[in-house]
Amino acid sequence: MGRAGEGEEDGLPLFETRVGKKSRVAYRIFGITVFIGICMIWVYRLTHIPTAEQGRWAWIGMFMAELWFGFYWIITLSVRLNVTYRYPFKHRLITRYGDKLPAVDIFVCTADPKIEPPTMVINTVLSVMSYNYPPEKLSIYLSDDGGSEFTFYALMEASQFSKLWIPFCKKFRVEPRSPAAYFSQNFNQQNPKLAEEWLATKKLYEDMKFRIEAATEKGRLSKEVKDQHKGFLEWNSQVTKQDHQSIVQILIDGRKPSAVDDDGHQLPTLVYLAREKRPQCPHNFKAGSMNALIRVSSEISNAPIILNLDCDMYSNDSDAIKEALCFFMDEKHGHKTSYVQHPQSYNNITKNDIYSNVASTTNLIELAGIDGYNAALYCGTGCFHRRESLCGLKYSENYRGELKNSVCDTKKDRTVHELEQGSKILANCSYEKGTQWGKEMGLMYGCPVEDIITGLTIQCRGWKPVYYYPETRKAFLGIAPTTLDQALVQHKRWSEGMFQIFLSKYCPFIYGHGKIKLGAQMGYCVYLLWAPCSFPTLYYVTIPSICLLRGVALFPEASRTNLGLFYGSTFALSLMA
Ligand SMILES: O=c1ccn([C@@H]2O[C@H](COP(=O)(O)OP(=O)(O)O[C@H]3O[C@H](CO)[C@@H](O)[C@H](O)[C@H]3O)[C@@H](O)[C@H]2O)c(=O)[nH]1
Ligand SMILES: [Mn+2]
Repeated sequence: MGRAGEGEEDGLPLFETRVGKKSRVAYRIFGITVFIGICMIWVYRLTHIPTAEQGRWAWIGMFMAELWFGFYWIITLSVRLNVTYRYPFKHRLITRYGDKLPAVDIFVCTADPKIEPPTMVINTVLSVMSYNYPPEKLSIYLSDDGGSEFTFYALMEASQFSKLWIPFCKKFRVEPRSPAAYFSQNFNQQNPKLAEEWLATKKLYEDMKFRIEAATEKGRLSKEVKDQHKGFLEWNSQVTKQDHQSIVQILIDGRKPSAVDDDGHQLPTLVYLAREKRPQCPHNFKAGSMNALIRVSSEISNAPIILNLDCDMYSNDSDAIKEALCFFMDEKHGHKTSYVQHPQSYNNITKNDIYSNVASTTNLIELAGIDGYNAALYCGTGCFHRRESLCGLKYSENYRGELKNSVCDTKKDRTVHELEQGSKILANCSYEKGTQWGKEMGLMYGCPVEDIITGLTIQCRGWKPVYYYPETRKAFLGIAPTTLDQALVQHKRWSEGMFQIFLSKYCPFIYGHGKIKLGAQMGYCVYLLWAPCSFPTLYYVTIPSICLLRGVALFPEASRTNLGLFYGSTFALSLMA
């Protein structure tokens, strides 16, 4: 990429915000016509309530359902009118900040070695270790809520494998940098050097995968394996998933001159964490693990930017950190940015996508529409945070938000042992007692969708988060539910959790009143009101069919002109979706 003259580039912004096509005047006019149609349906229902007993209640029920659909349509319209897209300029960032980029801490969460196999977890870890970013500024933390020695073993294997994987990725500009995803692609390279190294690296990856899977299957680790690292001493017969002490092991200490890859380049820091779990102590699920990660990382590397990922979501673009930093480091607006959220995209979409995991309306329109009101939702993964805003800082006009050129200078003089001991205390159950963790600091507790509620509170403290949908290459790819029971469990948890927020004191119309724009409050409710939408929908799909069988008319007769209204409005609504 040609470097433009530095003087010329100086004053230019690091990102741009453009209004989406659909926000144009024609779309507004279209919206108004649909609204008129909806009002006419309401009027028709009200003025034609049957006087006879038969069908009266069914009619009123239809009216209620249509009232709800109309109301819900209005709140969805609020986000459709304001769709905006963001465009970062990473080359300007590199020209301007080159070697002054901030340190970044990356959190990966896992909770169960059976559901989330250790090989999948380390693929995510390896993909983020090999980011196209100065490795001395990267620290990767794996939080293992399963407290499993197999996950620890897999991470130890990954720390060894990274020594050749990172140079391989950088030399051949490999994408994506998750070995499993990369090796599953068709390989048709003419470059003989790459072909040779490709084969050798693939073989080593597969050997490692085999060792990990064999150990997991066997259900125990051999003595030779356990002798390789002092960390295994933490596991004894008393350690179970629900009951164990804090375990913190720094597998790679990025400060050490000996922590280098096969090409002699520095390696990123790599830390394993299993926070303390006791049966009598609530662990607060993922929110609890994220808060332990925030504290432990502040002890070890304390980077001002945090990337948070689920273990099933690997990095698909090695430049994603630089792109996200454009939103934080822009001289004019960057200091207001609390987090940069990417859409949730998946790499296991089936042909017919029967559970609608692609969610293109959500990702391309609704989330971008809420962002138009500076209120991007936090979705729990694929999100870059400013540490300060995540820890509860309120935005103020005087806030400068400089992202220091930090390479954890303050911790230079502390040994690995001291850092591990210090971190363990921070990951203890008792640490949070009587503190603001889970309330004002870190992720919020007590809600099944800790991400949405945490994002809302951050915005209400004055920050302006960003939603970024990269046009060319998706930054992260995850694994979507592929069976009915998985999809049902996930949707039930989401809709229940979100409705719970609506009914609590955090309802955006109350909590967000005067703090975030009305459009943003309505935008939140598109999701928070998912659950109650099921009642009118159920009503609408069952009652008219029953009434039809009994000969009760709920719709105007075909000869009447207003029949067109029903079909017309339905057609227009589907067009807008
Ligand atoms: O006690 C727990 C439970 C879960 N997790 C991790 O949290 C992530 C998400 O959990 P999962 O069970 O996979 O839930 P999903 O429904 O797939 O998660 C989506 O929805 C959640 C709630 O909104 C968000 O937190 C997630 O980021 C988002 O991907 C996974 O990496 C888990 O390993 C923990 O670390 N500790
Ligand atoms: Mn998941």
